[in-house]
Amino acid sequence: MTSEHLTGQRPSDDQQPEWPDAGRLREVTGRLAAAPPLVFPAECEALRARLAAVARGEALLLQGGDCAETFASATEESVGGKLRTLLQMAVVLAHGASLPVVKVGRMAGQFAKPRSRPFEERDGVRLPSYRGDAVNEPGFSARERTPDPARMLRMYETASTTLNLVRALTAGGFADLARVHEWNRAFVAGASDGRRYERLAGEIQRALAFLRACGGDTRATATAEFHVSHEALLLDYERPLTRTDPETGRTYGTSGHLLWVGERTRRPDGPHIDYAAGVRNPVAVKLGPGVAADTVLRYVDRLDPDREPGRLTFVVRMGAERVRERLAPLVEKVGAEGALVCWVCDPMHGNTFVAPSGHKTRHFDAIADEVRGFMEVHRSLGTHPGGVHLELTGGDVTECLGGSAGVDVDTLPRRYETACDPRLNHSQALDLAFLIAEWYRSV
Ligand SMILES: O=C[C@H](O)[C@H](O)COP(=O)(O)O
Ligand SMILES: C=C(OP(=O)(O)O)C(=O)O
Repeated sequence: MTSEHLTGQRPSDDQQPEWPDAGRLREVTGRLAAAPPLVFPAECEALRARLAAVARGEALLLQGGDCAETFASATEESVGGKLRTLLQMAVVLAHGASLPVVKVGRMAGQFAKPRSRPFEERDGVRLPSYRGDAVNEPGFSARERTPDPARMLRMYETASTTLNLVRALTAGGFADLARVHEWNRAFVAGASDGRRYERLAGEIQRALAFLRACGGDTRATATAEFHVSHEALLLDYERPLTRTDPETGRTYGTSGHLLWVGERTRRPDGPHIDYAAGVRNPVAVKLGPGVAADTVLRYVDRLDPDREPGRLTFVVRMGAERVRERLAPLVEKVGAEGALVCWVCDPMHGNTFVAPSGHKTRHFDAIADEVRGFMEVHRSLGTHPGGVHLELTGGDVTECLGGSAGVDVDTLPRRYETACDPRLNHSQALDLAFLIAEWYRSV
């Protein structure tokens, strides 16, 4: 380990690991630079076009997946479960808002995490914090916590496996609208307060019958279009996977379709914003409650100098208590600059607290309230609430409180499985989709 590991001093606050072996790092980045791209320019351009529709108010973005993907969770069950949850949510949202839903997974690259503290201390022993499977291991020993650049090769391989599953499942009938609706009907029938969702589910049922009566095909390919995204945090991974398309001369990050810069690394003159400015992919920036309007305008100038709808998404994560007060001035100033960006609500990261059992958690009601506040602000300004960005899983975990699954502080430890922050479980995610769908009609 370097002396920085021992002293706690870090050269910057850009959340990059201190790899202990520079030679090994060079070898790994060389191998990544020689590896095939994971995503392709035409796919990134297609997503830009879809996001342009979101920015214009003609579509919604649904972005979701694990807080931190792990190598062990790249299984058909886990990836299929997340995909299925997102597809189910998308049908409900599309019906509620009467708009197409652009589906983007927090998948196939969400393996690195920024942390509040570079070190963790237990019983007087101090070790580097777990920074995601791309960097080190969660176990609390010096070996497990020492950053290992070879893990970025496993990240690449696991992302590739995940993308293969996503592509095969979406192409193979998994996304058939009728099948997704049957899953939703089963959810409504089984949910403890499923009756409140029955009306909307019934309307979708009738819409499908009408579609069939008109000769429509529920297996329409648009249903299956799915893209992947992650935080472009680990620059030693992102840079070698950045390629110039020989056909157009444009540069793309080929690690994922949509890349975002997180709340902790969005220094306007920092390396992450610089990286995002240099690629042609659609890019997003997370905006926390402390962001200044002038800073937001700097992102617009740097990341969307040509004012192209679909290029830039702002993911707002202010917390339920602050979103109503802090969002409006930002939306107004960005609009006044002539930028048509996507505004998306992440209701997870501003609502985290630690339960008495020591588990980090979030309450469903606060999550729902932040989305509602976000929508109210946009409705009052006449702008478009462009969608949601969520941490969720297809499993039956007990990480967030509330929702129809009825997780409470006593049940929280039962299946608390996240590698970092608490995720909505399958039924909480669907509860939220039904609520948001109703609000798109009424707020
Ligand atoms: O997902 C977001 C961050 O990586 C996470 O909230 C950091 O968690 P920490 O505050 O426990 O480091
Ligand atoms: C770290 C994350 O969020 P934020 O940057 O908003 O804190 C995240 O979405 O994984």
